[in-house]
Amino acid sequence: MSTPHAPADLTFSTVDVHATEGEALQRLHAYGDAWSRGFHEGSMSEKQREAWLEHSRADDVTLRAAYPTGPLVDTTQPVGTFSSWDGSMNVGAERMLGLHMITDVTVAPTHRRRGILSRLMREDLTAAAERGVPLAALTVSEGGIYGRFGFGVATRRRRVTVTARTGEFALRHLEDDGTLVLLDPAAAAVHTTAVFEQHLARTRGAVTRPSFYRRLAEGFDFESGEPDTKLRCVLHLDAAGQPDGYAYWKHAQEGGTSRVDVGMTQALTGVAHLRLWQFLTDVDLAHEVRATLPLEAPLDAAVTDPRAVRTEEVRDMLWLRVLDVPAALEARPWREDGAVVLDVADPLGLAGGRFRLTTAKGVASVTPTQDPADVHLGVETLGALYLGDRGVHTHAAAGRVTGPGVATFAAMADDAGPAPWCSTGF
Ligand SMILES: CC(=O)SCCNC(=O)CCNC(=O)[C@H](O)C(C)(C)COP(=O)(O)OP(=O)(O)OC[C@H]1O[C@@H](n2cnc3c(N)ncnc32)[C@H](O)[C@@H]1OP(=O)(O)O
Repeated sequence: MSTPHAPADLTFSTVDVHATEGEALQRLHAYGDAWSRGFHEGSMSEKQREAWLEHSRADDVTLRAAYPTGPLVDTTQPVGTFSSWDGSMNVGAERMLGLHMITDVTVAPTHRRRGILSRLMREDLTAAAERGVPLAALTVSEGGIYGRFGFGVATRRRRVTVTARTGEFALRHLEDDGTLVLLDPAAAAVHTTAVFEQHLARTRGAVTRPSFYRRLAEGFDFESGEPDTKLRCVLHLDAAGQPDGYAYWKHAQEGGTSRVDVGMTQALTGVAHLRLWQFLTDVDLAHEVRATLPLEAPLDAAVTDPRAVRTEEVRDMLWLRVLDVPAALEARPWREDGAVVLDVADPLGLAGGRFRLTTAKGVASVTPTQDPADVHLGVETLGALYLGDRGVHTHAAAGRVTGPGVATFAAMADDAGPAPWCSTGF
């Protein structure tokens, strides 16, 4: 870290997310405008601000800001913003673990590359570690920013285009005793939220949704600050009439192509997933369907023509940072029994050290040790390995995991649970 301390012409403080009047409320509004401008969105409309305040207060978000000093500057307008709150994550074997969630990280163009992000990040992660939160996470605008702070790519996601032209899309087999219901988002939200909660409880890598997802589930469009009147929700009900899958979608026209754009979607069973896809590819006046899926989905194996599902892009989704090595490693599932001493390097000095990791029957015990290390890795790589997306061997081949214990560590850590999937951006 070449810029651990920000320059002296700045002041740093937190903004009260629960402020309702006076100067404190003005500071809160200024913070909202600052991060919105930081993403080149302009200042917030009244409706956008109202929605932002509502969900930020519901999550009790901590707002960290940097303010400029000096002649001609408006000292009430932040030049750096950094928002965070505590949620949780499914780390595998249906276990939930505390997760510090970070968003709205911006620095004004006048003040970039002077160490403001570094300072806010250090403060925030230190506070989370001191509170005993074992993991931190974010989803990012650019891939080159967060590795230096110890975040690694823990889950990935895939954008697909699926053909919906007559005769080009067919499923090998689908028997379904369930039914589909088409609803407006406002009516669907209570059901889709219940399905998501079940998905969260059973899916490795899934994280608690920030409160703004309540509005999203109701069809609110944060860009316009209005409900998205084109958005529909198709709900799948099982044979007993219980919702077990959904897809939010809308029709879109671009050039000569008509398509269905799928937003949030989740299915608790393969049958629900396939039935939803059959529906989406059957919508009239659409030639293709665009959606975001896990790296592997039942759909890939179910189509008669594998080229009917075209992967357009695979990208990082959740970036994970370990803050407490024993708590994090003891919570996740393990495959083979074994023992290794890990030497974890942490550039921020929050979680590093040497740890004896012993696994038996899928469960780990982790204790600090001074014994010689079998495996060396950075905390960024530990975050990348944590949910089992890319394995130890792949990181070792990239030179990111070294030492005589690599093969043992890989046998213990890799393929210890299903591939992780996080569909929640924040
Ligand atoms: C979780 C989220 O909210 S993701 C959204 C991130 N924000 C954005 O994309 C909005 C536009 N960008 C910005 O506001 C700013 O450029 C930020 C927040 C990304 C960086 O803030 P800065 O205060 O300039 O970062 P800071 O000066 O602390 O830089 C720390 C290090 O990161 C590097 N860095 C900063 N931004 C980037 C970047 N976009 N790409 C690659 N490296 C970067 C710096 O060069 C520096 O490297 P060094 O330690 O080797 O010297």
